[in-house]
Amino acid sequence: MSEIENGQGLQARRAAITDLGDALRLLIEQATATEAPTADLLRAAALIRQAGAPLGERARGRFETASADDLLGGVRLYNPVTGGGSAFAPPLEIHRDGDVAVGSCTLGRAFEGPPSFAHGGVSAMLLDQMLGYACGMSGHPGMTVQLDTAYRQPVPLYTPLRLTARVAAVDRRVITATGTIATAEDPASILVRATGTFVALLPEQAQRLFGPVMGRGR
Ligand SMILES: CCCCCCCCCCCCCC(=O)SCCNC(=O)CCNC(=O)[C@H](O)C(C)(C)COP(=O)(O)OP(=O)(O)OC[C@H]1O[C@@H](n2cnc3c(N)ncnc32)[C@H](O)[C@@H]1OP(=O)(O)O
Repeated sequence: MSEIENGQGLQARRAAITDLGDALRLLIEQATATEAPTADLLRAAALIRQAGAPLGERARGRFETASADDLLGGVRLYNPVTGGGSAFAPPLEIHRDGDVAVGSCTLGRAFEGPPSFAHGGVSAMLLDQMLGYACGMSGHPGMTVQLDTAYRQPVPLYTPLRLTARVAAVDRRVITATGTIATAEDPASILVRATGTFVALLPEQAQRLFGPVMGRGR
């Protein structure tokens, strides 16, 4: 294969993917916040199409994992919530603190719902990831089958956020996890709360859903 067969190449590629992700996130922020003249928008669109064309020349198919990812090791550079390579991801950073998963991120203009606040679907997306992480962290990974969110106060843009999640109960294959979003400055004031139900897959379910990917995965 390729330039990433040795570990050094892999690290360099992961760094480059994150660098490209940073550039794309900056571009999205600039593009969603801009009030530049219309001619500048058209010029930028042409330049961006030109810059992106070489990336499209070698693209992977639906069931092929990214060569820089490590699915079983939990490296997902294009995860839309946490992936450093994803233009779409805030990205949310998550770490473990005892039995609690703690996340942090700041949402820019692209995540806006009500003016100057985050879209409700974005809060649900962040919490789904947090709860899923807490399940995996506790040794009970599963897929989301239900996610209930209570929006208590709007989530402000351009404000460092603190998210938490923990597993509340495990009943055979069914895991219940809870989570919150607050600002980092005032973590006691909960803006959004979520309770999620996750189900541990049976081997045949995992095979049905992910067989085509794992067959070729790294
Ligand atoms: C450090 C560690 C890090 C880890 C990092 C990881 C990060 C990852 C973060 C990722 C985060 C993102 C995560 C994502 O975004 S996951 C993506 C979003 N989720 C999906 O696409 C899942 C779609 N659903 C399915 O495919 C099926 O439902 C599956 C295959 C999951 C289960 O198949 P099925 O539906 O046929 O179920 P079953 O017959 O096997 O039954 C199993 C059990 O489940 C109970 N049940 C079912 N539905 C519900 C419900 N609504 N409330 C309560 N319970 C429910 C059911 O009663 C039974 O219980 P029991 O009778 O056994 O007691």
